[in-house]
Amino acid sequence: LPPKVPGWLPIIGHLHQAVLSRSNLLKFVASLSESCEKLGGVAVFNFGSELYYLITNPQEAIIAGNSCINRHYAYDFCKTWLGHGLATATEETWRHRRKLLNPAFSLPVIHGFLDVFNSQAKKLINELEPHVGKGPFDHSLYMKNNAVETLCVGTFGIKAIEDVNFIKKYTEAVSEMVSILVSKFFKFWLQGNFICKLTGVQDREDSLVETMHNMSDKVIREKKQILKKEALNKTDKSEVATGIEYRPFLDLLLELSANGALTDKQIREELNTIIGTGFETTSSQLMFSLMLLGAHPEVQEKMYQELLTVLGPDRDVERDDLNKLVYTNAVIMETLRVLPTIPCMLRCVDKDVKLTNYTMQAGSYCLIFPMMTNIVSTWSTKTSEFSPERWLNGEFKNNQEFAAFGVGKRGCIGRTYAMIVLKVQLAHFIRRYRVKADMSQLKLNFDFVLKPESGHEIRIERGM
Ligand code: HEM
Repeated sequence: LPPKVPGWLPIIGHLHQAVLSRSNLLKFVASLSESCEKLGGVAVFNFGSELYYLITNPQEAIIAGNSCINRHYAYDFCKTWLGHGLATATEETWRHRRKLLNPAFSLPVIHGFLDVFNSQAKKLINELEPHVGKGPFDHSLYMKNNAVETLCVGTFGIKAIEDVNFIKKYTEAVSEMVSILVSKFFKFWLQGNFICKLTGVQDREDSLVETMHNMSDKVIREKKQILKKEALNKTDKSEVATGIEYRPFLDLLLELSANGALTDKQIREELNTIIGTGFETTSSQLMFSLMLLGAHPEVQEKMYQELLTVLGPDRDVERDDLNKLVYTNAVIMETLRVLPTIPCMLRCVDKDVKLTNYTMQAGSYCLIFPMMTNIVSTWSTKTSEFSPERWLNGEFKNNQEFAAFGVGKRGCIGRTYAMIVLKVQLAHFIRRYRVKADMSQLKLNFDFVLKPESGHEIRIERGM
């Protein structure tokens, strides 16, 4: 076995440390990562009788990520909502679905979303206008709502959400569902059916799941009818008639499953998975980028100059601009490096897996977290680590060791979506406003996702 992290006790292993740290999971995971680093990048931890391999070494992380495909049972909490969608599926289902879904997340498809991304980015900055020059404010709710809305439009299509209540109701349901899942995960007494029912949490969860499922089902039904009509009358191309050149995920999934590859229920699972996995990740990452830019005026100025040169003062971002925004890309990569929203991957070890010096035993679990060390150093030194230039001078490369979007075969399918939506949001934001932030006040929270908990307020002033 690799070395144990300090603090092991007979029978309970390190369980006491986990229980004592339950109110501050980030601190706990960070301390595990520090111990693991000191012990050479691979270590073990016991949660009672459960054995966990901890991996911070990037090369070992790739081996583990490629060999351990099944996710930890903690993800089962999400199954009432996401079913056997891509994020929660077990290996066999996952292999089939991932192959089927990959084309829906390809670069040309995401390029088709640019109109949606541009209009959503402009909507966001217009909503923030009342805060100009008015001092610090909490921007998190604006970011979250905008991210869910963008994903809903990209997933269900414009027509489905022309009804403004649809988006509002769905957004609220998603946010509440995420907080219920998080409390179920951390409050062990809510994990038993009896107490969960007694406290009303179960009823609320069931009702939210029913709402979201009914809403998705309705859109799927309506879309199928539209597509049937279009097939009968080939000149009636409703989306094209509105001048919008994009294909929402729903259309793509219906097309990909035309020969019965996915049932309506499975399509619904995937649509909910896209929204569930995409919204907090993109909104938190955007918040982190704005805070880091706000704390580094010289970086913000350099990015602003690039945006002006490539896009001018207010033009939308087009497909050909994306590769020209080199410094903006480096800012996003550096934000992902120092504050990645998903720094840990928790997987099952189903068969013996050979690492360089150790073999992980079947029947155990592994916590893969090579990015955690960056958070720890950014967190303790606050901001001195942030330098987009590293991505331009070759110090860092966007290769398979860079784990912000996961490592191995089961990495993030939404990576291209995330990179492009962040670029478009920042391009509109930084050309309209000068942002200021104080990173020294930032307190981080970590449940399923790393996010700002307090001290994340920003100030915005009229442009440069
Ligand atoms: C900056 C934003 C994002 C970050 C940092 C991020 C990060 C990650 C990471 C690290 C994983 C792997 C988790 C693991 O192996 O346990 C993952 C998986 C996943 N992500 Fe993302 N993600 C982001 C945005 C998105 C978006 C926008 C979508 C959807 C449009 C998305 C959909 C997914 C899905 C479906 C999975 C599961 C993939 C599978 O199991 O095959 N993500 N993400």
